[in-house]
Amino acid sequence: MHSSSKPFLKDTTKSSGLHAGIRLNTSIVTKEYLEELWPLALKIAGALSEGLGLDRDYIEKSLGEGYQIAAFNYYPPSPEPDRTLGLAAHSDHGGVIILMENNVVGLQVKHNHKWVDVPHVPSSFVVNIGDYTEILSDGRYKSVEHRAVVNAKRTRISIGVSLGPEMTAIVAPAALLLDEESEMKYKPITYKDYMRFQQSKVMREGKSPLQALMSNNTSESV
Ligand SMILES: O=C(O)CCC(=O)C(=O)O
Ligand SMILES: [Fe+2]
Repeated sequence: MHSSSKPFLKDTTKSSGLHAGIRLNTSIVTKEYLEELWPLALKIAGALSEGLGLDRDYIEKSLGEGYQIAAFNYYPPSPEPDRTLGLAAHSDHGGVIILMENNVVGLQVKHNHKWVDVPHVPSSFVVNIGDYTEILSDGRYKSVEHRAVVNAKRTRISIGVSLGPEMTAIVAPAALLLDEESEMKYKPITYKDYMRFQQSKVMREGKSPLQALMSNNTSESV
């Protein structure tokens, strides 16, 4: 168990203005939840490392102290779900994101240029790959572009917990996966700077923050 993880709560129910008067009492339950999820996320990271032909603990070691971020999403019902978006298209900046939702569907992933509903499987998590894993794997794994839609009748709640590296970690493709430095698809950046860039107020569509890091990108760079 990783006892020194540093949970950082990003409670989007507070900032989104989507609700009035709801405050989650997050402190104790969240801490326990994050502590439980850390080893699970590491197990998944281990499988991802092995899938790349790297040592099982490669991604884990790359995280340093590591960083967990929890995002609480609250989507009230909308009488016009087709004209209301819950959460705009994006990919997550972390490595492995473990998502829990109440029994209401709403997550969609981009597949072959189309939005596909992710069905709700009771008593299960959805696990998404984030940008950190895409970059570390030099593009062998792709972070998933996703968004959330709202429901006409029911409130939807989701909690996403991201496993990422410590803020000062350099996010870059694993050297062992590269033949030559010049073949790197992504420019190295600290995790903190990447997060800041991704979360900045400028409207960024889908995976455009990640694309800005790509060495062959000429339109926008970080
Ligand atoms: O509500 C969902 O299913 C998605 C949430 C999400 O993508 C996020 O918090 O980054
Ligand atoms: Fe997300």
